[in-house]
This record gives sequence, C-alpha cells and structure tokens, in this order.
Amino acid sequence: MYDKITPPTTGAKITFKNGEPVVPENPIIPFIQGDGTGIDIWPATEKVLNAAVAKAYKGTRKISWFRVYAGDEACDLYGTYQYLPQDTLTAIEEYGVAIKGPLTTPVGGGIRSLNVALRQIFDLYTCVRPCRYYAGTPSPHKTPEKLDVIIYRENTEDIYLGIEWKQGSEIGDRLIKFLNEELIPATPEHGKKQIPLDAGIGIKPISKTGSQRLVRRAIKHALLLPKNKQQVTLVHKGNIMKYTEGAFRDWGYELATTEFRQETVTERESWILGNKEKNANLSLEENARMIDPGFDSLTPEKKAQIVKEVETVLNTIWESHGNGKWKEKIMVNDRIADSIFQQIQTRPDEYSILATMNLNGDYLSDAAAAIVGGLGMGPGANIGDSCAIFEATHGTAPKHAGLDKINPGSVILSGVMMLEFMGWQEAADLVKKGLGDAIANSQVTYDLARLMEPPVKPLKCSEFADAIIKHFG
Ligand SMILES: NC(=O)C1=CN([C@@H]2O[C@H](COP(=O)(O)OP(=O)(O)OC[C@H]3O[C@@H](n4cnc5c(N)ncnc54)[C@H](OP(=O)(O)O)[C@@H]3O)[C@@H](O)[C@H]2O)C=CC1
Ligand SMILES: O=C(O)CCC(=O)C(=O)O
Ligand SMILES: [Mg+2]
Repeated sequence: MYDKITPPTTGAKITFKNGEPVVPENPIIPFIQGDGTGIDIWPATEKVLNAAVAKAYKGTRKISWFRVYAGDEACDLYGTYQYLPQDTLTAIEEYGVAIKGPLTTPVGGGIRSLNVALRQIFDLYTCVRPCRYYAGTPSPHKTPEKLDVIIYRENTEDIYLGIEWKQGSEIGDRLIKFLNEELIPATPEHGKKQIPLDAGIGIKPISKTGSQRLVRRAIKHALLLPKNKQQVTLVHKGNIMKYTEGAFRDWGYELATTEFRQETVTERESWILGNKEKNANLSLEENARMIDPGFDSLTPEKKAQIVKEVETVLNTIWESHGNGKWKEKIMVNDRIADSIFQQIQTRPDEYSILATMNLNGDYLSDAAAAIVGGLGMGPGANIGDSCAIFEATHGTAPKHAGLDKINPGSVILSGVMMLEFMGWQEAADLVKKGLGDAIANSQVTYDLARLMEPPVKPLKCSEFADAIIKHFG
C-alpha cells in the first residue's frame, strides 16, 4: 500500500462518524515534521504531547506516531519535485487525524502552497485559530488579556483556489480580451471599465455552500461557549466586493436566521426588539429611523424596505426573542474587514468568534496572534467532515531553522487542539497548565524573552519543551 513508509505496528485508526472522530486508546497519528524550523519544533512538540498523554492516562492511552513526508524532506526521500507524495496523502486519508509543521511556499512562481493543497485535497473547510492570552506573556499591546477570539476561516476557496493566469500568458490575454470585449460591455453596471492589457488575473470564488458550512461550524462552536462569549462576527469587505465578500455576509445571516433561528439574534434584530421594548408604542417608521441613522435622506423605496424589515422582525420573532429573550441568544453581527483589524486592538473584549473568508482570515490570524505574544503563540486546526490536520498559524521562519531557538508553542498548542478534538481533555489540560506556568515563570524562548521587562535569558526550543513538562505538576 505504501511505497517508502511503514505504519507503526501497534495502534488503530481514528474513524469519523457524523463528522465526529471516534478515537481508539492507541491511535496512529501521521505527522509531517515540516520545512525550516520544523526540525526544531517537531521533536519538542512530540516530547511534550507524549509526556502529557503518559502522565494523564498512566499507560492506558498512547499515540503511535507515523512519520510521513511533505516539502523538502519528501523530495529528499521520493525524488525531485515530489513535494507531496501519494504515500502521505494515503496515510492522512487512512488515519483521519494528522499534525504538521510548516511547509515552504515560494513567492511569485514555483510550486503552489502544499499547506493549501492539503486543505483542499481533504476538504478541510474550517480553519480554526484561537487567539488567547497566557498570563505573563509579554506583548506590545497594553491589555492583551482582553483579546480572546477564535478565528473561523473558510479554508478551501477564495483566491486560495489558486486559479490565476500570469501577465502575458496566452490564456490570460485571451481572458482579458473576452472580458473587455464581451462580458464587461454586456454588464451595464460595469460601465466603460476595462482590465489593463498587461494585468495578471486571479479568480476569487466565494460560494454559498462554502460560506454557509463555515458559518454553521462557527455558530455550533459559539453554542458551546460561556454566555458572554456567544457571538459570531461575520468579517467581510462587502462594501467593495459585493458579490463575493458581501454575499458571504448575506449567506451567513441567512444561515443564522433559518437553521439557527431559535438560537440566534442578529445585531439589527436586537436593535429593533430593544427599541420596541423601551417604547411599546413606537411606530414601525420611528423604529426604522432609529436603526438607520441616514433614514430621512433615503429614497422612498429604501425607506419602505427598512420599515418592512422592522415589521417582519417584529411579526416573526417578537414572541420568541422579544422582552429581553434575545439577550440569551447568540449574537450574530458583521464588521468590515479593515475595521476589524483596528477593533481587535481598540475593543478586543467585544469580540468572540470571527468568521472570515480565506484571505481575510489569513491576515487576521497573524495580526491577532501578535497581540497575545506573536506567531510563537498561534495554534490552528484545519477541520473537515472526515479528516483534520492540525498546524500552527506561522510558517517555516527559515532564518531560525536548525538553531534550537524558535518557539514551539504554536505547534504544541495545535497539539492541544488535537487532543481536545480527540476528547483527550486531561492531557490537553496538562499541556496548557505546563505552558502557562512556564511562561508565568519567565521560562520562555527568544521571541518572548526579548519583550520581557526586565529582559530574561531565553530558553532554547528544546529547553522550553522540558520546562513545560516540568510544570505539568
Ligand atoms: N501553514 C504553513 O505551513 C505556513 C507556511 N508559510 C510559509 O513559510 C515560509 C516563511 O514565511 P514567512 O513570511 O517568513 O513567515 P513565518 O511565519 O515563517 O515567519 C515570520 C517571522 O515570524 C516570527 N515567527 C514565526 N514563527 C515563529 C515561532 N514559532 N516562534 C517565534 N517567532 C516566530 C519570526 O519573527 P522574528 O524573526 O522577528 O523573531 C519569523 O521570522 C514561506 O514559504 C511561507 O509561505 C507561511 C505561513 C503558514
Ligand atoms: O501556505 C502558505 O505558504 C501560507 C499559508 C498561510 O499563511 C496560512 O495558512 O496562514
Ligand atoms: Mg498565514
């Protein structure tokens, strides 16, 4: 079945039932060490996860690691350009849950992202990236503890689908000609716009199915959070990209107010209900004026539309959501993407789950990680209906590779997410405690040490792993 790798002789497969993992006591879990600093981070991660499982379950549970290859080391083993060998894909498909270090993607040309390819091949449509603060972590932000968000990033479409044509390529030029001469003139709203003849072209597909399955998972997660964190914010640039990013927002609201009607309230609905609660005699038009500050300057048609919106909300959900009942529901709101970058800094405690499309989520996850300690503290999971691959937010950080220096925190915390996904909460809790206590005792790698006041002597990557294990208690 495999060409150059052999699965462990002990252990069993994780399977999936209705999208949930069914985990044996001794699961076989494939791992990709990764390029660049993967060589430092992976051994540290494996050591910490093994120690936590051994301590939590005293030998009754154990992970059998199965080394599989991707990136540079795959080319070393399988031959030139064999960046993502079939063996690796077969192993991940067979064993269902995997964990990986970072993989290199060249800019401008060369291979497309192996990271993105894995997400697409296994339809891992949800990228989950929690950004939470561990006490004692130095941060450039004054109140990093106020940020506690989980980014739910759509993981398979948007411009990451990778359908692009290089400037000057034959098909790219044909496409521009076709658009300029036929499709754009046939679309009156585009007026006399034309695409520059020397442009590269990329396609940005955002589908209803892709958007709604992502938002569905985000809302399901919100249902499990404490009441004060039960909120999902749809992040988009829909003012500019109306039929892609704007549609993501609309489809998100549509899903929330149909599939989760009893569990959710939208921000606009909460305003309408709240206005009526404060003044039972408020007319529909007065209510409409209060939810839309520019109401009086709108056209009659637009005014009528908003009055109708108010009427529909009051007719359909007053009974289930009115008289303050909406305060017990999951709040679904939306924010423009550029605004959310400043909001997570200026009003971090107002946000909880941020549901995004692929590109916005990529940007936002590095920005949010920076607030809580940097890319060394940014874990992640790529989750589909029958497979999950855990990986950090950061990349290969090549200048630090092989120096036993880099912070393994993000991949270790990705391992924590994997243990939680498997239901091995006791082991996950041990790692979180160990990592939290190591940081609280200023036992940290260079990235955090340099931000501490007064500065502390940094631990090596491997020493940080040992410190975490010592702090299991
Ligand atoms: N999922 C994946 O596998 C990903 C892969 N990549 C790929 O990685 C390669 C390198 O990308 P690059 O843009 O340099 O981004 P990286 O995320 O690899 O690194 C950028 C900088 O972030 C800091 N950093 C990254 N990881 C850590 C860590 N574990 N601990 C502490 N600090 C960290 C370092 O800053 P400093 O030097 O200031 O300390 C580093 O120089 C590219 O080929 C890119 O495509 C990128 C993102 C995700
Ligand atoms: O695949 C890559 O090289 C980059 C991906 C990335 O930045 C991310 O998923 O956060
Ligand atoms: Mg990224």
